[in-house]
Amino acid sequence: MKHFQESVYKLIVETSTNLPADVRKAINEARRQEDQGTRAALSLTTIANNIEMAETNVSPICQDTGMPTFIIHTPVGANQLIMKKQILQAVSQATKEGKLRENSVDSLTGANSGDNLGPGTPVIHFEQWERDDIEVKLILKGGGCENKNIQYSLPAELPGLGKAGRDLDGIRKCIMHAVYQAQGQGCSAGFIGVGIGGDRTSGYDLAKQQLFRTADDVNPNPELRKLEEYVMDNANKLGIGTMGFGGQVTLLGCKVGVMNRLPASFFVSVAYNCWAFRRQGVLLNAETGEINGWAYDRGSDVAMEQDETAQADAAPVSERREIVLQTPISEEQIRELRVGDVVVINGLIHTGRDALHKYLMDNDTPVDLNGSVIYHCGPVMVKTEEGEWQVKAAGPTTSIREEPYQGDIIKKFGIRAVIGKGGMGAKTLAALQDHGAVYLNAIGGAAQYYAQCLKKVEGVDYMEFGIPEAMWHLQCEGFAAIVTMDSHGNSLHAEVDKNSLEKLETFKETVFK
Ligand SMILES: O=C(O)C[C@H](O)C(=O)O
Ligand code: SF4
Repeated sequence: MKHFQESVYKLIVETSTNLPADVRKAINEARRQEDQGTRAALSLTTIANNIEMAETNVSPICQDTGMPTFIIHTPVGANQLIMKKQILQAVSQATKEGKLRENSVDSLTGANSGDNLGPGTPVIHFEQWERDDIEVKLILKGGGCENKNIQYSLPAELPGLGKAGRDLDGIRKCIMHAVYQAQGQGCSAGFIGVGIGGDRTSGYDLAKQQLFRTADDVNPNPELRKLEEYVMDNANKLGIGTMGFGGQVTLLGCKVGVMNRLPASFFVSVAYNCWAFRRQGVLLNAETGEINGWAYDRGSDVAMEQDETAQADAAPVSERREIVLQTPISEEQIRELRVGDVVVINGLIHTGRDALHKYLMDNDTPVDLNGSVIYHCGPVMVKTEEGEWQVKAAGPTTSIREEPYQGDIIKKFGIRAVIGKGGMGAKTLAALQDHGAVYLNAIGGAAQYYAQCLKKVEGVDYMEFGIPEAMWHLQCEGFAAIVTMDSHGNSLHAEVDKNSLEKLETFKETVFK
């Protein structure tokens, strides 16, 4: 097993940086279905470019490289203890080299272990099989989409859909609701794995196992196949679209599994995975640990389609304004912006996410934030040999988590723009109006695309929060994002949520008798 660790390392790098063929095909297909020139189509173009960039740069597709979860099949008698040790070493090495973000955080102290190792991380499951080779599968599922997982206990009363009973139709309603409740926050268009039955733990486990099926896999159970097809045909009618911007494509895949349950329990568990659906696997020689083959067709065989008509320049001029802003930004400049405008930012911006927002409520900052831009982002950073920090991946994180703090912090520090993804709520919208600020939605997962706009690291504060949570001061050039909440009380997110709830109501009638 001389090569086992090296093979696992290669698997991690491939999974983090190169989306597999079936996922690429699903995204290419989504681009064909989306109306050209719309925000959703433009976002898909950025996503497609980002996928190619990640492969070329051998850098993370998304900065959130997720909870590394390994599913391993070994011949009877293989030494799992040695394998586990080498997996941990491979994870640590991949983290050091910026292929994985430092993602393992002590839940009580908030301390980042710095190497992705710690109680419960990574997740490693072993199983034996009758074959002579070893299979190692890996999924890197990020925290934002993980937060949009949902578990239903039937019977239930579901918003927009009414009663969901303990039958196939009740399950159908749960799945439709699961897609609705995710909105754009899990970086739609997404893939869902559904687990019917089990207990609360095994139900979620079953849901996640479904994510290992390829996008074109057909369910051998005819009832479940019908359910999967129904969801694929109908979920897109909710109109949530890429990143929740509204649009034709909300779901890229739906796979359903079933297991027995207790008489008293009836769980439907849904695992939501963003478009950055990073899963891969290797088949290894059990003697040497060398790679014999890949479990999924590799991404390199499927190019992301270049669709000239979907390029930004092709969008109808009347539909979009592009405004270039240099930081610091004035209130006057902000008040001119409307939902739908594209803003291109140049100058110094600052990252800040969960730890920083909580901290700033009661504390001051070492930097003047008047007229500033706060970027909800936890980047992947590496230090060069010369000791300079380099941005390796830096897309937005889900903003709604900062909802309890954001409005107060905008006012306290004079912030003029917040960049994030998925939108924010009523409290923030009121503060934007009050103070004169905007919310800018960047494309979730497009970590390579944004990293190239971040030209220089000017400094960093609060490193004690760990790399993703620290406050990075970054010089940016040409950072484009869309105004989705303006200073006049308009929110695209509120609008899409309202419209999609109305659409959800149209799925109330029984389909599966
Ligand atoms: O943690 C992050 O950087 C992003 C996260 O996956 C999210 O979607 O919010
Ligand atoms: S930022 Fe979006 S693409 Fe990245 S892990 Fe989170 S949900 Fe997935």
